[in-house]
Amino acid sequence: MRQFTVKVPATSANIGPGFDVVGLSLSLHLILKVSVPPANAQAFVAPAITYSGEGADEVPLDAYKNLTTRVALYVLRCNGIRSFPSGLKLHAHNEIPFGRGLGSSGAAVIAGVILGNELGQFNLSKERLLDFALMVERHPDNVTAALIGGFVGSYLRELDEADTVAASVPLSEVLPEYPPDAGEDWGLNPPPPPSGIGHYVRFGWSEPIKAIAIIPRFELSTAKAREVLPSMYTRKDLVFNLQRLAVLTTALAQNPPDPDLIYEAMKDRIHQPYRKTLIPGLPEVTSCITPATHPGLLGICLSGAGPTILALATTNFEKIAEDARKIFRIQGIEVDWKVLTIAGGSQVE
Ligand SMILES: Nc1ncnc2c1ncn2[C@@H]1O[C@H](COP(=O)(O)OP(=O)(O)OP(=O)(O)O)[C@@H](O)[C@H]1O
Ligand SMILES: N[C@@H](CCO)C(=O)O
Repeated sequence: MRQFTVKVPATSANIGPGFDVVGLSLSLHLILKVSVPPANAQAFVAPAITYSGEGADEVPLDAYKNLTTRVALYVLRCNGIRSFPSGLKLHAHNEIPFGRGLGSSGAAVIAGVILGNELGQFNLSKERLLDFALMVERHPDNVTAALIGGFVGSYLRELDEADTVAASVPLSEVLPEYPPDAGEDWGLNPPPPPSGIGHYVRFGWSEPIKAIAIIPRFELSTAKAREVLPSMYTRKDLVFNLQRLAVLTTALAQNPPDPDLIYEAMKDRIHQPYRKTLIPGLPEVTSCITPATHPGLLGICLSGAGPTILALATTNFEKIAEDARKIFRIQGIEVDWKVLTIAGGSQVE
């Protein structure tokens, strides 16, 4: 019996101005415990999945419907293995709430890519694992930070014509709907990703900075939170964000961190103003909680596509979170909050 554990962190994307560009890995995890029996010639036994923690009441336990295992099967099939190993057992324990802006889907995708790589013993590089992940989650910020760990910036490379076509195949071909009797051998192999879709760099992070995740008790799907965004922006708004992002990537590495610099550098005009209709209380929380009113606070923004608020701070965590709670309560929204540290990247043991 071969056994291994895959551990993938939560992530907060954007950090204000870095829409679809920067991500930060956080100390909540999706953990897979995997057992693979030795190969034998008997009839194929479908994978058995058990699941605990966040999302346990809604996540599919059928390996052909579950996001993580479907991604693993995509990696296997692109690398010449047509099915899961017979008798595969997998237990997932998840600490990352679904649809809250903490990268639950990115973590599920990275867990799937790593699972496929381990099951097939392909020994793929991190860059190649990222190629597979980017065929499923097509903005790089969450998946790259979940894979690499820390405060990470990434971009999608401009591909040549053939690779652009290969990278643009519909998600329905990458993760097809498997029929209930898909079993050991079904359909055509999916198209493999082109090589080197994403490039990334890890920035420095100032050790005393912690992340307070203020998590409203409602889900907002990333797809819905992207639908409200415009397709065109003014030069003024783009320059506003570029100026702040350039400063932010270095400001968050300085020790001691400078609240005046960071608070302003975490403002955004590309996505947060449009998402306020979906997250009542968002503008009030980000404008009323400041370094002047809450010493220790460095900056505050929407986490990913929301609805979670991310506050970066060195002290005063409870006061910051409880005051955010009061503002949300006026809107009839209850929240939970957690103080998180910056996590390392994904691991296999
Ligand atoms: N561990 C998991 N196993 C299977 N499916 C998952 C898992 N985690 C998330 N998902 C799927 O991803 C969906 C949430 O993805 P979505 O992109 O909307 O939000 P998010 O990733 O939590 O937030 P954000 O992208 O803003 O950080 C869930 O509803 C579920 O379908
Ligand atoms: N950059 C993405 C992160 C959410 O997955 C967004 O804000 O839509």
